[in-house]
Amino acid sequence: MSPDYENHSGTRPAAWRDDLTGGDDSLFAGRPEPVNEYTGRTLTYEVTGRIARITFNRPERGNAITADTPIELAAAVERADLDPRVHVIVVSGRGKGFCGGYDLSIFAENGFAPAEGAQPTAGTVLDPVVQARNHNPWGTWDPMVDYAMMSRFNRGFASLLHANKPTVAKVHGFAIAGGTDIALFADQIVCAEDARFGYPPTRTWGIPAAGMWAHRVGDQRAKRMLFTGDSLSGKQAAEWGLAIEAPPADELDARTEELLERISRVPINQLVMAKLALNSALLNQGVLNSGMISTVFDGISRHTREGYAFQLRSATTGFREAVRERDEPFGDWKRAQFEQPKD
Ligand SMILES: C/C=C/C(=O)SCCNC(=O)CCNC(=O)[C@H](O)C(C)(C)COP(=O)(O)OP(=O)(O)OC[C@H]1O[C@@H](n2cnc3c(N)ncnc32)[C@H](O)[C@@H]1OP(=O)(O)O
Repeated sequence: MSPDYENHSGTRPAAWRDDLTGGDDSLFAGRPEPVNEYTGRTLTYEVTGRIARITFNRPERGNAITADTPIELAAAVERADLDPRVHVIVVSGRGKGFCGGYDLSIFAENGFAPAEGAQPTAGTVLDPVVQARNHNPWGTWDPMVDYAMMSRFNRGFASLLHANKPTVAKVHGFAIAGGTDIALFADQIVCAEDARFGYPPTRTWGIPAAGMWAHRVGDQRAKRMLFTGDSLSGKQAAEWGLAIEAPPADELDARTEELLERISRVPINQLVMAKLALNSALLNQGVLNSGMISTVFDGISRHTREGYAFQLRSATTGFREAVRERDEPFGDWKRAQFEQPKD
Protein backbone atom coordinates (compact mmCIF):
# COMPACT_ATOMS: atom_id res chain seq x y z
CA MET A 1 0.00 0.00 0.00
CA SER A 2 1.41 3.39 -0.91
CA PRO A 3 1.94 5.76 2.00
CA ASP A 4 -0.80 8.29 2.51
CA TYR A 5 1.17 11.54 2.62
CA GLU A 6 -1.93 13.64 3.12
CA ASN A 7 -2.69 11.82 6.32
CA HIS A 8 0.87 12.29 7.50
CA SER A 9 0.67 16.00 6.92
CA GLY A 10 -2.89 16.70 7.86
CA THR A 11 -5.94 14.97 9.23
CA ARG A 12 -5.54 11.43 10.46
CA PRO A 13 -7.99 8.62 9.96
CA ALA A 14 -10.26 7.91 12.91
CA ALA A 15 -8.72 4.43 13.10
CA TRP A 16 -5.42 6.01 14.14
CA ARG A 17 -7.02 7.43 17.24
CA ASP A 18 -8.90 4.23 17.96
CA ASP A 19 -5.66 2.22 17.83
CA LEU A 20 -4.18 4.46 20.48
CA THR A 21 -7.17 5.10 22.66
CA GLY A 22 -9.40 2.09 22.23
CA GLY A 23 -12.03 4.54 21.02
CA ASP A 24 -11.91 6.61 24.22
CA ASP A 25 -12.07 10.19 22.87
CA SER A 26 -11.87 11.70 26.35
CA LEU A 27 -8.10 11.16 26.11
CA PHE A 28 -8.10 14.05 23.64
CA ALA A 29 -10.18 16.31 25.88
CA GLY A 30 -8.93 19.86 26.19
CA ARG A 31 -7.70 20.05 22.63
CA PRO A 32 -9.25 23.22 21.19
CA GLU A 33 -11.39 22.73 18.12
CA PRO A 34 -9.73 24.13 15.00
CA VAL A 35 -11.19 27.49 14.02
CA ASN A 36 -10.71 29.49 10.84
CA GLU A 37 -10.56 32.94 12.40
CA TYR A 38 -11.18 35.06 15.45
CA THR A 39 -10.44 38.54 16.74
CA GLY A 40 -8.86 39.05 20.16
CA ARG A 41 -8.18 42.27 22.04
CA THR A 42 -4.66 42.61 20.67
CA LEU A 43 -4.52 40.38 17.60
CA THR A 44 -6.43 38.58 14.90
CA TYR A 45 -6.08 34.90 14.03
CA GLU A 46 -6.77 33.32 10.68
CA VAL A 47 -6.06 29.98 9.03
CA THR A 48 -5.71 29.89 5.27
CA GLY A 49 -4.71 26.52 3.83
CA ARG A 50 -1.79 25.26 5.90
CA ILE A 51 -0.82 28.66 7.27
CA ALA A 52 -1.97 30.17 10.59
CA ARG A 53 -1.72 33.97 10.55
CA ILE A 54 -1.44 35.89 13.82
CA THR A 55 -1.59 39.65 13.27
CA PHE A 56 -1.09 42.25 16.01
CA ASN A 57 -4.02 44.57 15.73
CA ARG A 58 -3.45 47.78 17.67
CA PRO A 59 -2.11 49.90 14.79
CA GLU A 60 -3.08 53.17 16.51
CA ARG A 61 -0.53 52.31 19.23
CA GLY A 62 2.15 50.83 16.98
CA ASN A 63 0.93 47.38 18.13
CA ALA A 64 2.46 48.14 21.52
CA ILE A 65 2.33 45.33 24.05
CA THR A 66 -0.35 45.21 26.74
CA ALA A 67 -1.01 42.64 29.47
CA ASP A 68 -3.24 40.79 26.99
CA THR A 69 -0.55 40.42 24.33
CA PRO A 70 1.48 37.49 25.74
CA ILE A 71 -1.65 35.63 26.81
CA GLU A 72 -3.34 36.04 23.45
CA LEU A 73 -0.17 35.30 21.51
CA ALA A 74 0.48 32.07 23.43
CA ALA A 75 -3.16 31.00 23.05
CA ALA A 76 -3.13 31.64 19.30
CA VAL A 77 0.16 29.80 18.86
CA GLU A 78 -1.16 26.83 20.83
CA ARG A 79 -4.34 26.78 18.79
CA ALA A 80 -2.33 26.69 15.57
CA ASP A 81 0.02 24.08 17.00
CA LEU A 82 -2.90 21.80 17.78
CA ASP A 83 -4.73 22.39 14.50
CA PRO A 84 -3.87 19.41 12.28
CA ARG A 85 -4.35 21.51 9.14
CA VAL A 86 -1.62 24.00 10.04
CA HIS A 87 2.03 23.51 9.01
CA VAL A 88 3.46 26.95 9.71
CA ILE A 89 2.59 29.99 11.84
CA VAL A 90 3.30 33.58 10.77
CA VAL A 91 3.13 36.58 13.09
CA SER A 92 3.02 40.15 11.79
CA GLY A 93 1.61 43.58 12.66
CA ARG A 94 -1.09 45.79 11.15
CA GLY A 95 -0.36 49.43 10.36
CA LYS A 96 2.98 51.23 10.32
CA GLY A 97 5.08 48.60 12.01
CA PHE A 98 5.41 45.18 13.64
CA CYS A 99 5.54 46.26 17.30
CA GLY A 100 6.82 49.35 19.16
CA GLY A 101 7.50 47.47 22.42
CA TYR A 102 5.64 47.64 25.69
CA ASP A 103 2.81 50.15 25.69
CA LEU A 104 4.40 53.16 27.35
CA SER A 105 1.16 55.12 27.25
CA ILE A 106 -0.48 52.66 29.67
CA PHE A 107 2.43 52.94 32.05
CA ALA A 108 2.63 56.73 31.65
CA GLU A 109 -1.08 57.27 32.14
CA ASN A 110 -1.49 54.87 35.02
CA GLY A 111 1.69 55.42 36.91
CA PHE A 112 4.19 52.67 36.28
CA ALA A 113 6.26 54.18 39.07
CA PRO A 114 4.77 54.72 42.52
CA ALA A 115 2.95 58.00 42.97
CA GLU A 116 5.04 60.56 44.78
CA GLY A 117 5.01 59.95 48.50
CA ALA A 118 3.49 56.48 48.20
CA GLN A 119 4.90 53.82 50.47
CA PRO A 120 5.71 50.27 49.44
CA THR A 121 3.44 47.61 50.80
CA ALA A 122 5.95 45.27 52.37
CA GLY A 123 5.48 41.61 51.70
CA THR A 124 2.48 41.99 49.40
CA VAL A 125 2.94 40.06 46.19
CA LEU A 126 0.06 40.69 43.86
CA ASP A 127 -0.69 38.58 40.84
CA PRO A 128 1.27 40.42 38.14
CA VAL A 129 -1.36 39.80 35.50
CA VAL A 130 -4.07 41.17 37.77
CA GLN A 131 -1.86 44.18 38.45
CA ALA A 132 -1.31 44.80 34.78
CA ARG A 133 -4.97 44.26 33.95
CA ASN A 134 -6.00 46.70 36.66
CA HIS A 135 -3.47 49.14 35.28
CA ASN A 136 -1.88 49.14 38.66
CA PRO A 137 1.39 47.61 37.67
CA TRP A 138 3.47 48.67 40.60
CA GLY A 139 1.23 47.54 43.48
CA THR A 140 4.13 46.98 45.77
CA TRP A 141 7.55 48.54 45.18
CA ASP A 142 9.21 45.21 44.85
CA PRO A 143 11.61 44.22 42.03
CA MET A 144 10.46 40.61 42.31
CA VAL A 145 6.94 41.66 41.36
CA ASP A 146 8.36 43.25 38.23
CA TYR A 147 10.45 40.14 37.59
CA ALA A 148 7.35 37.94 37.88
CA MET A 149 5.47 40.21 35.50
CA MET A 150 8.25 40.31 32.91
CA SER A 151 8.84 36.58 33.05
CA ARG A 152 5.15 36.03 32.41
CA PHE A 153 5.35 38.28 29.35
CA ASN A 154 8.47 36.59 28.06
CA ARG A 155 7.03 33.10 28.58
CA GLY A 156 4.10 34.16 26.39
CA PHE A 157 6.43 35.45 23.66
CA ALA A 158 8.59 32.32 23.88
CA SER A 159 5.57 30.31 22.74
CA LEU A 160 6.87 31.08 19.24
CA LEU A 161 10.06 29.19 20.06
CA HIS A 162 8.36 26.37 21.94
CA ALA A 163 5.65 25.71 19.36
CA ASN A 164 6.16 22.38 17.66
CA LYS A 165 5.51 23.95 14.29
CA PRO A 166 7.73 26.46 12.50
CA THR A 167 7.08 30.12 13.30
CA VAL A 168 7.92 33.09 11.08
CA ALA A 169 7.92 36.77 12.08
CA LYS A 170 7.22 39.15 9.21
CA VAL A 171 8.60 42.51 10.29
CA HIS A 172 7.86 45.79 8.53
CA GLY A 173 8.36 49.34 9.83
CA PHE A 174 9.70 48.67 13.31
CA ALA A 175 10.35 45.99 15.90
CA ILE A 176 11.48 47.98 18.87
CA ALA A 177 12.33 46.78 22.40
CA GLY A 178 9.60 44.31 23.45
CA GLY A 179 8.80 44.04 19.73
CA THR A 180 12.24 42.48 19.22
CA ASP A 181 11.60 40.10 22.12
CA ILE A 182 8.63 38.77 20.17
CA ALA A 183 10.30 38.68 16.73
CA LEU A 184 13.49 37.03 17.98
CA PHE A 185 11.57 34.12 19.49
CA ALA A 186 10.26 33.22 16.01
CA ASP A 187 12.20 30.55 14.10
CA GLN A 188 12.63 32.83 11.09
CA ILE A 189 12.49 36.58 10.70
CA VAL A 190 11.73 38.02 7.28
CA CYS A 191 11.85 41.81 7.29
CA ALA A 192 11.62 44.77 4.98
CA GLU A 193 15.06 46.20 4.16
CA ASP A 194 13.98 49.53 5.68
CA ALA A 195 12.54 47.98 8.86
CA ARG A 196 14.17 49.00 12.12
CA PHE A 197 15.23 46.70 14.99
CA GLY A 198 16.57 47.93 18.29
CA TYR A 199 16.36 48.06 22.05
CA PRO A 200 16.65 51.76 22.97
CA PRO A 201 15.27 51.23 26.51
CA THR A 202 18.68 49.85 27.53
CA ARG A 203 19.74 53.54 27.55
CA THR A 204 17.79 54.04 30.74
CA TRP A 205 16.09 50.85 31.90
CA GLY A 206 14.89 47.54 30.51
CA ILE A 207 16.83 44.41 29.54
CA PRO A 208 15.70 42.28 26.61
CA ALA A 209 15.43 38.52 26.31
CA ALA A 210 19.18 38.72 25.66
CA GLY A 211 19.83 35.06 24.99
CA MET A 212 18.14 35.25 21.62
CA TRP A 213 20.19 38.31 20.63
CA ALA A 214 23.45 36.52 21.41
CA HIS A 215 22.25 33.43 19.61
CA ARG A 216 21.18 35.28 16.48
CA VAL A 217 24.01 37.76 16.01
CA GLY A 218 26.80 36.52 18.33
CA ASP A 219 27.78 38.04 21.65
CA GLN A 220 29.92 40.87 20.27
CA ARG A 221 27.20 42.27 18.02
CA ALA A 222 24.54 41.66 20.66
CA LYS A 223 26.59 43.65 23.15
CA ARG A 224 27.11 46.39 20.54
CA MET A 225 23.33 46.69 20.33
CA LEU A 226 22.58 46.53 24.03
CA PHE A 227 25.46 48.75 25.19
CA THR A 228 24.20 51.57 22.95
CA GLY A 229 20.49 50.99 22.36
CA ASP A 230 21.23 51.70 18.69
CA SER A 231 19.03 50.25 16.02
CA LEU A 232 19.66 48.23 12.89
CA SER A 233 18.02 48.55 9.51
CA GLY A 234 16.36 45.44 8.12
CA LYS A 235 19.14 45.24 5.51
CA GLN A 236 21.80 45.21 8.22
CA ALA A 237 19.74 42.76 10.27
CA ALA A 238 19.88 40.28 7.38
CA GLU A 239 23.63 40.86 6.94
CA TRP A 240 24.14 40.08 10.63
CA GLY A 241 21.92 36.99 10.52
CA LEU A 242 19.20 38.46 12.72
CA ALA A 243 16.81 38.07 9.80
CA ILE A 244 16.86 35.37 7.14
CA GLU A 245 16.16 37.89 4.37
CA ALA A 246 15.30 41.56 3.92
CA PRO A 247 13.55 42.31 0.63
CA PRO A 248 12.42 45.82 -0.35
CA ALA A 249 9.30 46.82 1.61
CA ASP A 250 6.99 46.42 -1.37
CA GLU A 251 8.16 42.83 -1.89
CA LEU A 252 7.93 41.76 1.77
CA ASP A 253 4.46 40.22 1.54
CA ALA A 254 5.23 38.23 -1.61
CA ARG A 255 8.61 36.97 -0.36
CA THR A 256 7.14 35.93 2.99
CA GLU A 257 4.28 34.10 1.27
CA GLU A 258 6.80 32.27 -0.88
CA LEU A 259 8.69 31.08 2.21
CA LEU A 260 5.46 30.10 4.02
CA GLU A 261 4.27 28.20 0.99
CA ARG A 262 7.55 26.29 0.63
CA ILE A 263 7.59 25.36 4.33
CA SER A 264 3.98 24.27 4.24
CA ARG A 265 4.64 21.77 1.42
CA VAL A 266 6.75 19.67 3.81
CA PRO A 267 4.94 16.99 5.84
CA ILE A 268 4.09 18.23 9.30
CA ASN A 269 5.94 15.41 11.05
CA GLN A 270 9.16 16.34 9.25
CA LEU A 271 8.74 19.99 10.19
CA VAL A 272 8.14 19.17 13.84
CA MET A 273 11.11 16.82 14.09
CA ALA A 274 13.43 19.25 12.31
CA LYS A 275 12.36 22.05 14.63
CA LEU A 276 12.70 20.00 17.80
CA ALA A 277 16.15 18.77 16.77
CA LEU A 278 17.34 22.32 16.11
CA ASN A 279 15.64 23.65 19.22
CA SER A 280 17.55 21.15 21.30
CA ALA A 281 20.80 22.69 20.02
CA LEU A 282 19.47 26.11 20.90
CA LEU A 283 18.29 25.13 24.36
CA ASN A 284 21.65 23.46 25.04
CA GLN A 285 23.25 26.83 24.36
CA GLY A 286 21.24 28.10 27.30
CA VAL A 287 18.97 30.67 25.66
CA LEU A 288 16.27 30.06 28.25
CA ASN A 289 18.68 30.49 31.15
CA SER A 290 19.89 33.81 29.80
CA GLY A 291 16.25 34.73 29.17
CA MET A 292 15.53 34.06 32.83
CA ILE A 293 18.46 36.16 34.03
CA SER A 294 17.40 38.92 31.62
CA THR A 295 13.94 39.10 33.15
CA VAL A 296 15.41 39.29 36.66
CA PHE A 297 17.51 42.27 35.55
CA ASP A 298 14.55 43.71 33.69
CA GLY A 299 12.58 43.69 36.94
CA ILE A 300 15.47 45.25 38.85
CA SER A 301 16.16 47.89 36.18
CA ARG A 302 12.84 49.62 36.87
CA HIS A 303 14.11 50.26 40.37
CA THR A 304 17.41 51.87 39.49
CA ARG A 305 17.75 55.65 39.70
CA GLU A 306 17.66 55.96 35.89
CA GLY A 307 14.79 53.50 35.49
CA TYR A 308 12.75 55.31 38.06
CA ALA A 309 13.56 58.71 36.49
CA PHE A 310 12.38 57.54 33.05
CA GLN A 311 9.12 56.26 34.45
CA LEU A 312 8.52 59.39 36.47
CA ARG A 313 9.25 61.54 33.40
CA SER A 314 6.91 59.41 31.38
CA ALA A 315 4.18 59.77 33.97
CA THR A 316 4.58 63.54 34.24
CA THR A 317 5.29 64.65 30.64
CA GLY A 318 3.93 61.69 28.69
CA PHE A 319 5.99 58.91 27.22
CA ARG A 320 6.75 60.60 23.89
CA GLU A 321 8.73 63.34 25.62
CA ALA A 322 10.51 60.79 27.82
CA VAL A 323 11.42 58.70 24.76
CA ARG A 324 12.64 61.78 22.88
CA GLU A 325 14.84 62.81 25.82
CA ARG A 326 16.16 59.27 26.07
CA ASP A 327 16.98 58.89 22.39
CA GLU A 328 17.86 62.35 21.05
CA PRO A 329 21.42 62.42 22.47
CA PHE A 330 22.13 59.34 20.34
CA GLY A 331 21.36 61.03 17.02
CA ASP A 332 18.38 61.08 14.71
CA TRP A 333 16.30 58.74 16.85
CA LYS A 334 13.81 57.88 14.12
CA ARG A 335 16.56 56.39 11.92
CA ALA A 336 18.62 53.27 12.25
CA GLN A 337 21.99 54.41 13.62
CA PHE A 338 23.95 52.18 11.30
CA GLU A 339 22.63 54.25 8.40
CA GLN A 340 23.35 57.65 9.85
CA PRO A 341 26.20 59.67 8.35
CA LYS A 342 29.35 59.67 10.46
CA ASP A 343 30.31 63.07 11.91
C1 LIG B 1 11.72 46.40 29.15
C2 LIG B 1 11.07 47.40 28.29
C3 LIG B 1 10.66 47.09 27.11
C4 LIG B 1 9.91 48.02 26.24
O1 LIG B 1 9.45 47.55 25.24
S1 LIG B 1 9.61 49.63 26.71
C5 LIG B 1 8.92 50.37 25.23
C6 LIG B 1 10.04 50.80 24.36
N1 LIG B 1 9.55 51.33 23.12
C7 LIG B 1 9.91 52.52 22.69
O2 LIG B 1 10.65 53.24 23.34
C8 LIG B 1 9.35 52.93 21.36
C9 LIG B 1 8.64 54.26 21.44
N2 LIG B 1 8.14 54.59 20.09
C10 LIG B 1 8.97 55.03 19.11
O3 LIG B 1 10.15 55.25 19.27
C11 LIG B 1 8.33 55.23 17.76
O4 LIG B 1 6.95 55.31 17.92
C12 LIG B 1 8.65 54.06 16.80
C13 LIG B 1 10.15 54.10 16.46
C14 LIG B 1 8.29 52.69 17.41
C15 LIG B 1 7.84 54.23 15.51
O5 LIG B 1 8.11 55.47 14.94
P1 LIG B 1 7.24 55.86 13.64
O6 LIG B 1 7.48 54.88 12.55
O7 LIG B 1 7.57 57.32 13.31
O8 LIG B 1 5.75 55.71 14.08
P2 LIG B 1 4.94 56.56 15.19
O9 LIG B 1 4.00 57.49 14.46
O10 LIG B 1 5.86 57.14 16.19
O11 LIG B 1 4.12 55.33 15.88
C16 LIG B 1 2.80 55.00 15.53
C17 LIG B 1 1.91 55.18 16.77
O12 LIG B 1 2.26 54.14 17.68
C18 LIG B 1 2.54 54.73 18.93
N3 LIG B 1 3.53 53.91 19.65
C19 LIG B 1 4.66 53.38 19.14
N4 LIG B 1 5.32 52.72 20.08
C20 LIG B 1 4.59 52.81 21.21
C21 LIG B 1 4.77 52.35 22.54
N5 LIG B 1 5.85 51.62 22.88
N6 LIG B 1 3.82 52.61 23.43
C22 LIG B 1 2.73 53.33 23.09
N7 LIG B 1 2.50 53.84 21.84
C23 LIG B 1 3.43 53.58 20.94
C24 LIG B 1 3.09 56.10 18.60
O13 LIG B 1 3.01 56.97 19.71
C25 LIG B 1 2.18 56.51 17.48
O14 LIG B 1 0.95 56.96 17.96
P3 LIG B 1 0.61 58.58 17.91
O15 LIG B 1 0.53 58.92 16.45
O16 LIG B 1 -0.71 58.71 18.62
O17 LIG B 1 1.72 59.27 18.61
